[in-house]
Amino acid sequence: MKDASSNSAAKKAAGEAAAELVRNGMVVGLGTGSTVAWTIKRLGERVREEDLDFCGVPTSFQAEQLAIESNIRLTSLNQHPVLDLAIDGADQVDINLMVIKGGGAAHTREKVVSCSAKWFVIVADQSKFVERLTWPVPVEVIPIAFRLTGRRLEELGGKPVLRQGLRKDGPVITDNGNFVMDVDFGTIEDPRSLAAKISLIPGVVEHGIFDNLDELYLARAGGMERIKRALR
Ligand SMILES: O=C[C@H](O)[C@H](O)[C@H](O)COP(=O)(O)O
Repeated sequence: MKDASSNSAAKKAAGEAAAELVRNGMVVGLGTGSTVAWTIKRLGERVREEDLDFCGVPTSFQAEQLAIESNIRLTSLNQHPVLDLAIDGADQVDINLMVIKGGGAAHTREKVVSCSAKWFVIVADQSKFVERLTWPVPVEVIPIAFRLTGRRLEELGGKPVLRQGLRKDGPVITDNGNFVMDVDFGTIEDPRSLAAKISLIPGVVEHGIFDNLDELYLARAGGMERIKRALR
C-alpha cells in the first residue's frame, strides 16, 4: 500500500526539518515509514554531533531497529506514558488535517503512541496533501474475525481487500500478530463518522483514520510549510 510516486527528496526535507523540534530531556514517539525514517536518522546525527539527550518510543519493529542503529536511547509507554512529542509519516492528509495511516501496517501502535503525546507532528511530501481523503483505509483485525469484519465493512460501503505479504504466501501479519484489510470507501465525505463506525465492528483492533494531528510539516516545491491545527 505504498505510494511509489512520492518524491524522496521532499520526504527527506520534511523528515529532517521535524527532527529540529526535539530538545534535551524530551520523550518522543518515533513513527514508521520512509519519511519519518529521515527524522530518526537526523536525530541520530544530532545525538552524535550535539550530544542531544532524549528518549524515543518506537511505533514498530522497523522504527525500533532504525533507532537502535542510530544510537537513540529507547523507552516504552509503560515507563513514559505521556510523551512530549510524536513524529510520524502519513499516507494522506486532508485540508482539515484528518489523516490516513497504516500503509506499512503500523497504524495501531502509531495511534497509541501519537495519542500519548502532547504534540503530534506529521511529516509528508506534497503528494500526500489532498482536499478529501481517498486512500483505502487500513483496518487491523484479529485473524479469526476477518470474514465477519469484511462483511461489516462492506455494509458500511467499503470494498475490503486482505493485504497480502510480499515474498511471503498469505496475508501480511502485523507487529501485533494480526491481519490488515485495506478498505476502499472512494472519497470519504465524513472521516470522523466513518472512523466511529469502523471502531464499533467486532474484531477490529484499530483503523488508520487519525484525527489527532497537531502540526503538519509539508515539503512543497517552494519550501517547507508548517500547518498547525487551530486550538482544540
Ligand atoms: O503504517 C505505516 C505508517 O502509517 C506510515 O507512517 C505511512 O504509511 C507513511 O509511510 P511513508 O512515509 O513511507 O509514505
